Amino acid sequence: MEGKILSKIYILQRANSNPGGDESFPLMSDCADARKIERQRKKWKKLGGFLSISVSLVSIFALSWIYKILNFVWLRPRKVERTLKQQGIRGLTYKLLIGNLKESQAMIDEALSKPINRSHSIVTRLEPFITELAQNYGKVALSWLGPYARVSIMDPELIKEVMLNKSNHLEKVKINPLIELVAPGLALLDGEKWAAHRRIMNPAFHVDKLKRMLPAIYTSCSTLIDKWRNLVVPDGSCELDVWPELHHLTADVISRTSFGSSYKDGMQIFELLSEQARLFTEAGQFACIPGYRYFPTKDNYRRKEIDRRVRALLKDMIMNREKVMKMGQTSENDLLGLMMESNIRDSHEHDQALYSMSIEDIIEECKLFFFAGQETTAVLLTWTIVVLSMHPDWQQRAREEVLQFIGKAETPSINDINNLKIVTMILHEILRLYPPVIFLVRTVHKDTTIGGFNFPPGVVLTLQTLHVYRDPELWGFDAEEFNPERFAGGVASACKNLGAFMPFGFGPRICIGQNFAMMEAKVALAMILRDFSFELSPDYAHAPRAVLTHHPQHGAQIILHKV
Ligand code: HEM
Repeated sequence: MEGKILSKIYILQRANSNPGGDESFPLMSDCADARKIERQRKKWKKLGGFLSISVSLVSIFALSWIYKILNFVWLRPRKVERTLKQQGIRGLTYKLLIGNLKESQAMIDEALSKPINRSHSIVTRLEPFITELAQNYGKVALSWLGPYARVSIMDPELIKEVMLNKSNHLEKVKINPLIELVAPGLALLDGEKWAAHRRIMNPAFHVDKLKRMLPAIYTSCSTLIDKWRNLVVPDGSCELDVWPELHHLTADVISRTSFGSSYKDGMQIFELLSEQARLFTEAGQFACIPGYRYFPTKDNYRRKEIDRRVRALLKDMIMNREKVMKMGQTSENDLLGLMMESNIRDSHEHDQALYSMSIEDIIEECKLFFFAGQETTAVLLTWTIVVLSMHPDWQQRAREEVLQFIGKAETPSINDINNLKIVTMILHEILRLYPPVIFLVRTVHKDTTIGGFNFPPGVVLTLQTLHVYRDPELWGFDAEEFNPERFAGGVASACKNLGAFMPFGFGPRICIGQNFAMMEAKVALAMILRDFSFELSPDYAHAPRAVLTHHPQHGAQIILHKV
């Protein structure tokens, strides 16, 4: 090849050295060759240029990725740390990539290794790391969720400001992507899509709709009461774990009221979502490490499998409802019906101005409501039964009230339910001491000023409501005690500061199911109280733990007596 090129260069030189030579001489073909060579030379030059540009581009690309990674795991966190500390926010120093995940998880594991005595001082068990952080650095303290700065806030004024912030610079949490597998949809959406979904779903929870849901709630409660009556028949009492029982109850209620089915129909979905929530908790905060969910682990494989199955089951449920609606039958007017109407309206293109939910959107929302609609209320009812077992005086007061206002009525009216003041006080006190949601999270996505602090993008704000609800400065010397009396004058008089008690959240993102959950809890508690008295079983181990919501780690074993 080289020789060929050299001989061609020789011919070219000859052609150049004999510009006026005999034209018939083979130099003619020499010229053609020369042009060919020149073209080839240009081609090689071009290729060389192209290669060197490619190498430069690849290097720039690689360097920019190296810089991005370096920035993500080190430069940015250090810069954020300086910015926050300069403003007087005290806390822990950043550690490369994992931040404080390791020590936080170790403290949680240690706390969960043993139950506590039967008191309401549960905060150290539930959140040992945050408790120590607050003791060392105060009510606004910095720690690290992997490479993300976490500012834990226990000051009710700041919490209120965060919840009412209208800048659109605060978003729902996106730090731990595994949450999308359990509670996606409305709970994680932001901006216009959130507003549109909320508009479609709000009517399902209006007061007049709630009234119409009462019969379905009675049906579910009666099924539970009948089952318990049969259990106590032989000797007037029996021992049982109310934790799974109350889960079945609330699952049945949400299935009947929102999806037009029953617990039995949705059982597989509930069980799969519970397993997904457990896997979420087991991953711990390590799931905040970018790419964690793509690691080829057994748990990650299982997570994907569960999600695939839940989606398939929900899709079947949605398609069945669609068939019914397309056959001209009116929708049930429940939550699923409202979402489906928005979807069908779109496919008929009746009104383009109205937002419509895609089938994918509906699946995500169903996933959320199947989970949030049963889990939180089951938690509230379970802790209520446990705590009333510890305080038989309040149990008796509540029972007397139920017998006075509801008596033996099969289907009490909404007014009867609203008359239950002591029951309501008790539920509020349980929401304070054993809140189903123990903290709230917002992520800063654009520079935001709150309470005089400027938070740069990427900072995670955790509103540590569990701690706020126990603050003696806000709740008095008996903050750790069970004293429903404090709610006798209503929530506003129990605590003057709006940011000090928000078990259902606050502001535009307040829980959509708040009234539904309270109504369901009152009905269920009233129906249990009038038929049974209860005490803790000797087997009961007091062990609250956080599994997305607030679980009794070893169940809630009680002894039921027929009243
Ligand atoms: C005792 C029961 C319940 C408690 C303590 C509770 C608590 C909460 C809290 C604290 C939030 C706000 C989260 C935040 O701001 O980040 C919330 C939001 C939400 N809850 Fe509940 N909840 C309960 C029952 C329910 C029920 C029964 C449903 C459904 C039927 C439900 C559906 C939702 C939804 C969809 C959201 C997201 C709302 C939005 O972002 O627009 N919750 N809940």
